[in-house]
Amino acid sequence: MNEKTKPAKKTPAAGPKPKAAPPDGKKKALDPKQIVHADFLAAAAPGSSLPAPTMAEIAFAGRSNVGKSSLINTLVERKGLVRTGATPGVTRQINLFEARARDGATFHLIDLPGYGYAKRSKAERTAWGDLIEGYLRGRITLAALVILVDVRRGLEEDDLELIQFVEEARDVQRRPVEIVIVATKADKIGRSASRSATAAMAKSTGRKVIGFSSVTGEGRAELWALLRKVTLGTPEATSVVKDPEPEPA
Ligand SMILES: Nc1nc2c(ncn2[C@@H]2O[C@H](COP(=O)(O)OP(=O)(O)OP(=O)(O)O)[C@@H](O)[C@H]2O)c(=O)[nH]1
Ligand SMILES: [Mg+2]
Repeated sequence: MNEKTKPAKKTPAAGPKPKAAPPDGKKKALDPKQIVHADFLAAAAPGSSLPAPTMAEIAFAGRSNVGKSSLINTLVERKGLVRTGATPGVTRQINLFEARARDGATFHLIDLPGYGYAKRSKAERTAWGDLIEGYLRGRITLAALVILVDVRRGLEEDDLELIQFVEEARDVQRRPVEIVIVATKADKIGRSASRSATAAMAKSTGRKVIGFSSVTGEGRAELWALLRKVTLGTPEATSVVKDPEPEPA
C-alpha cells in the first residue's frame, strides 16, 4: 500500500484520549549523573606529554583489542568519539577525553594503548611501555584505573602484572589509585556463563569485577556509578588548578 491509498487516520476524538504531557512539576527527573558532554582534549605519544593534570582522571587499560576504546564510547554514549577497530593495536597514543555529567561533575577519561600485542617491534613496545608506566606512576590526578579483561579469557599474566605495578607505584603525593576490573564482551557468552566468570575473577582477586558489554550496554550504569563514586570520593576529584571564584560585586 502506498501513501496515497492509505486510509485517512482516525481522529483521536473517536478513541481514548491521548495522554497529556505531565504538568511541569511532575516531569520525570533527568538523571543528574548522565554524561551530557564528551570531547577529545589531547594525546601523548612516546616523546611527548599530556597537558598538566587539572582534574580527576579515570584511565582504561588492558590487552590490545579487549575493547577499551569501545567501552569509553559506551560509557559516554557517543558512538564515534574514540576510534575502535577489529584488529589489535588501534590506539597508539595516550588519549585524553573530557566528560561532563548533567550535574556539572567533570572527569578526564584516559584511553591507553593496549598491551600484549606481539606484532610491534621490541623498541616500540619498550617506548610504549615506558609511556604507559610513566603515566600510571606519575600522574598525580589518577583516581581510578579500569582494567579490562575479556570475560572469556579472564585475568592473564599481563593484567596481574599491571595490578601489581599500580599497587607498588603508590605515591605519597596521591591517594591510592582505585583499581576496577571490568570483564567485557559479556555478550559473547551467555548471561549465566558471564556471571560465573566474573564471580570467579572477583574471588581470585578479592576485587569487584563488573560484567560489561559495549554491544548491549550491560554493566554501563553500574560501572559509571562506581567510577563516579570512587572518583568524587578523592580530593583529586576537584580541580587541582582551580580558578578562584569571583567575589560577589
Ligand atoms: N562483541 C563485542 N565486541 C566488542 C566489545 N567491545 C569491543 N568489541 C570489539 O572489539 C574490537 C576491539 O575494540 P576496541 O575498543 O578498538 O579495543 P581496544 O582495547 O581499544 O584495542 P587497542 O586500541 O588496539 O588496544 C572491535 O572490533 C570492537 O567492536 C563488546 O563488548 N562486545
Ligand atoms: Mg583502543
